Amino acid sequence: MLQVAVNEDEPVESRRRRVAGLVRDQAGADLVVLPELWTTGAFAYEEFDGGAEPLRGPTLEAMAKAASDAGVWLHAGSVPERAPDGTLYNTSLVLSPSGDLAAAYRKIHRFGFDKGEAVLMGAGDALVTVRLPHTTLGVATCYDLRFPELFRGLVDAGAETLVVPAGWPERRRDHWTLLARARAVENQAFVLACGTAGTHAGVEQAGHSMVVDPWGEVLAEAGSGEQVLTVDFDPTTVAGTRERFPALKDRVLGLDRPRR
Ligand SMILES: NC(=O)CCC(=O)C(=O)O
Repeated sequence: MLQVAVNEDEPVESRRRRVAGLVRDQAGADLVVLPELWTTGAFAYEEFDGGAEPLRGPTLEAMAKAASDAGVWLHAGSVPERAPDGTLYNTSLVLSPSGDLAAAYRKIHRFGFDKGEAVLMGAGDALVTVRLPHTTLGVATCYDLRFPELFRGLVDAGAETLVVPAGWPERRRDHWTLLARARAVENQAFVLACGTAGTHAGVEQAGHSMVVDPWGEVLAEAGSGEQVLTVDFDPTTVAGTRERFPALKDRVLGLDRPRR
């Protein structure tokens, strides 16, 4: 995972080049993951409009080239996408080792309550999973981490590895680490939670990207600065965990409304 520092003093184009270089350096990895809105910064609301790009824009182009140069699967984090009708979305991109767009996920839960992303961007309305050679990814973005039903939907769709790019603030770091572990334990899945470092729009970022296993153990955790976090894990252990401790099988469905 590449915990990218997002600071205003670095022009977006330079950061894009720098991140492409970091991706290329990961040749030999199976999967590389980038954070949320690492071009503009997740809290730089004034930059969303100017920094928006079409789905197949400069970030996808640069990351597709980097993924194919390195021969890796790349979850390229998210970009502010401008859809053909003009609506902005917070859209995550998953690229194959040949640089093809394997999946795009528009963030469903927008952050900001009645301002920021929540008013500037449209909401996605579709869950996205991606089949990789060794695992099925379920993708979610940042604030989505607070909504367990989204993750359960991904698990029901076959996800074994839940990938969460984020731009999570330092002041709520405890929630980030707690929720990443909770989503892993309750879904008996790996969680790859990749945040940003640095400070933008006056919001210090938490960093502390984590890889959590299906038992809730933290396999690796970054510090608060820019960092490459490299982890070896075996995604086939998900099936064993779910068999040995079959909590997912004990679900009682249909409890979403009180009975009268
Ligand atoms: N970019 C985000 O979604 C921020 C989420 C956040 O700060 C929180 O849930 O707390």
